[in-house]
Amino acid sequence: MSRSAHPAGPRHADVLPEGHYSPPPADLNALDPRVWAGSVRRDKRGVLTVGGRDVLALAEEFGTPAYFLDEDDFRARCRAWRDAFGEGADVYYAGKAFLSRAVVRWLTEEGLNLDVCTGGELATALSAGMPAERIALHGNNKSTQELERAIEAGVGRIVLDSFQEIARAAHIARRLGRRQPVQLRVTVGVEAHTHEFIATAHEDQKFGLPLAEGQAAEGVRRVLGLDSLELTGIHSHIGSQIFDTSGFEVAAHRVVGLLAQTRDEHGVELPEIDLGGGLGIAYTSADDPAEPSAIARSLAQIVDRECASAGLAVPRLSVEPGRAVVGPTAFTLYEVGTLKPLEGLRTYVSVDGGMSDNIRTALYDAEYSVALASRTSEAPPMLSRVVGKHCESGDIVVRDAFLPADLAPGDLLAVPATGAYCRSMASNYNHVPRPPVVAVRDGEARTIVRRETEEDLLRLDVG
Ligand SMILES: Cc1ncc(COP(=O)(O)O)c(C=O)c1O
Ligand SMILES: N[C@@H](CCCC[NH3+])C(=O)O
Repeated sequence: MSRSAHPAGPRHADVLPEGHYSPPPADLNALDPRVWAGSVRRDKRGVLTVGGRDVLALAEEFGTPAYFLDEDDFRARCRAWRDAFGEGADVYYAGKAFLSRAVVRWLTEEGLNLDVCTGGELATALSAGMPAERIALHGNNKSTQELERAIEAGVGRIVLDSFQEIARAAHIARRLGRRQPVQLRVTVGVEAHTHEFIATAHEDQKFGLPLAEGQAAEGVRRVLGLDSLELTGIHSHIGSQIFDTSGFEVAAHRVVGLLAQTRDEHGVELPEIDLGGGLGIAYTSADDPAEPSAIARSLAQIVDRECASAGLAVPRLSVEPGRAVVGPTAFTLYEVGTLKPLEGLRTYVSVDGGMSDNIRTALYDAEYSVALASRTSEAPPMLSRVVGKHCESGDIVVRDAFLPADLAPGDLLAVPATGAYCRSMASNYNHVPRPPVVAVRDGEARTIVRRETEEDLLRLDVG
């Protein structure tokens, strides 16, 4: 790696242009444990390590950009969620956050169930040996083939999303001679305090049957009238990257209201309720997420209270965390390329990846942290924007962050909390092969999703 000098960019002390950023931290080399995976440290030389392996050696062996996932941290988070909810509830990991066969094996071993939302996720789960009864199938537009494969495989739960889907699933289950357990996804009308694109329970969007218009109650009536479907409960998912439980409180109140209405109208007490996922993580030191145990306690209290006031037996609760399990377990390692100081503004720090490995900043204005990983530095803080190599000015990985002013091409940068919705939403924009995911544990690193190659890309181009 080269260490060539470059003109220093604008520094904190010189100028602070407008932007959404906190003042520079007292120590640029410090690692906030809320933002970094459990085993991440600096070694004696100041080099970042994960699972006992340092990033210089990891970059040498696996290249950059690459996602490095702390396997012990992933497993510990699975256990924390499972133990927090205990025997009386089920935790379904939301595979959309990040799914691979290794992940499925870890989930199976650590006692979590799995939420999948496409045929591809279902195939991955089944091929890695997740028992079908521990799988729930989601989606607002499941194809006939996806429903067939799920019912044939014997998935434990299908979450139905529309009147047409109720009819389609019933028809397929009947044809296959099955009685398929299903939940009904309802929209409870909650405005979750999160980005518009990741809020899912307000009325004007595509998911679920609205409670307000009586569509949810009509859905219940229809499913109860179908022999090939067994209605086990009601599902609500209010959005993602949420920090307070007040939205869940409103959701639980309204879902329990539907259970009471179902009992009153049909004489049926549905045995399950699912409050979805959506619990937030710390992307920067400004975020302060709750622990799974506090969330579990709070959700259980809410459901108990609502059921007591409706005179219902407490149903079995399930939740579907994705981000909160995998998000903090991985960081992306990049190599610094060009540095471009813009006087009075900031220094643009280009890295060897970008929006193809992390679309979240461009899509949701997401905030990330970043640290110089290949060494420490005592240089003053330099206001920086970490950008990718793609042909878009919105190709930003970290909008505003302070990096040491002696940053140079060849340095390695690590962006923490990229375990969720980064590799799973990665693209080949500009024909960039997608980076690998490498699991690190006890001093050993192994590829769980290999790096794409140009040959992989060309193989699909058959014209
Ligand atoms: C139905 C459902 N369950 C669970 C999740 C997981 O959400 P998160 O990763 O925010 O926990 C999602 C995505 O938001 C979802 O749509
Ligand atoms: N993909 C989104 C979350 C939405 C999850 C799917 N319901 C994110 O990166 O934050």
